[in-house]
Amino acid sequence: MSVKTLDRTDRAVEKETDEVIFPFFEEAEKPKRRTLPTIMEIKSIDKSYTGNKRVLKDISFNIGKGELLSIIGPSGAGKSTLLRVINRMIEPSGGAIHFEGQDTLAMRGRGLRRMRTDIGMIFQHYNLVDRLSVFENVLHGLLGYKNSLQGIFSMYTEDEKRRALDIISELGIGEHIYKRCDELSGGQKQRVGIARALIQDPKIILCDEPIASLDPNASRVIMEYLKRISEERGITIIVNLHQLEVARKYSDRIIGLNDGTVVFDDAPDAITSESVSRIYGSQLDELITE
Ligand SMILES: Nc1ncnc2c1ncn2[C@@H]1O[C@H](COP(=O)(O)OP(=O)(O)OP(=O)(O)O)[C@@H](O)[C@H]1O
Repeated sequence: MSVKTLDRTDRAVEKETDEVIFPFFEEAEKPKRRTLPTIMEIKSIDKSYTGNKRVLKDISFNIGKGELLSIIGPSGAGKSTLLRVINRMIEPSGGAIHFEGQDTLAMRGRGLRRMRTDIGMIFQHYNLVDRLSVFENVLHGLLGYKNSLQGIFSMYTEDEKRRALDIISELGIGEHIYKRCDELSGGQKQRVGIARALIQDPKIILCDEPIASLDPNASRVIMEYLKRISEERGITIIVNLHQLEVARKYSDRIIGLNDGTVVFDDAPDAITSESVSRIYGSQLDELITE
């Protein structure tokens, strides 16, 4: 796989602290709506965990290839559940999901494993192995391609190790490659999480509150990387966010969930105060703006 280097020189400067500042962030152009071929169709998805309480209610939308789609909504709206239904970490109670035309809910065994390597994931709390190095954590992204013996003995080819090195450098954490992950800042850990997802060579990356534990500067860095990955590699990014302003700045499209229902689905600049009230309802004060 060829690895494209993200050219940060025109937009970013390195600080001594190893965090990256994007000086033109405030002046960033509004994202333009792109017309993209469909990679995934979500059809009438329902989810109830227990009893009759429906956490997701008849959710339907299509996702474009290379789209950066943000899912916003108040706490408990169903954002995490929806993300996990997409890669079948959680089974829906009804409906269908088609990924590149294939019915994911019918997938079993090898087909399901293949789908899961096509869909990477990053998490609010990174889900790294703290005592292992950045390099080892990133290589773990390849475990979905290995048999159990290769996995147990960490058997990676020279080509795989080279790819890990390239991706780690691309994410600006090359100098930390042999550090244990518990020695890194939150922003650096999240970049390891992105690198681990990228080495899978995914078509979609699901991001569950990727910046919820980060300061504003580290959050900007992570969102810039996600945006560039969607634009330059054509990888679809689906990201759950609490921050409306961040969603507006970086997304091609925003889906607003309230109580398990899609109440907004449009371009970021189509959001009005009326749609914000519809999405957040009585929990408007939950909105976090920078
Ligand atoms: N494993 C579970 N068992 C039972 N109920 C659950 C489970 N996981 C989530 N829920 C319920 O489903 C609803 C939606 O939760 P979910 O975590 O998907 O919302 P969310 O929008 O991601 O919230 P937050 O922003 O607080 O993370 C909530 O009422 C929650 O209590």
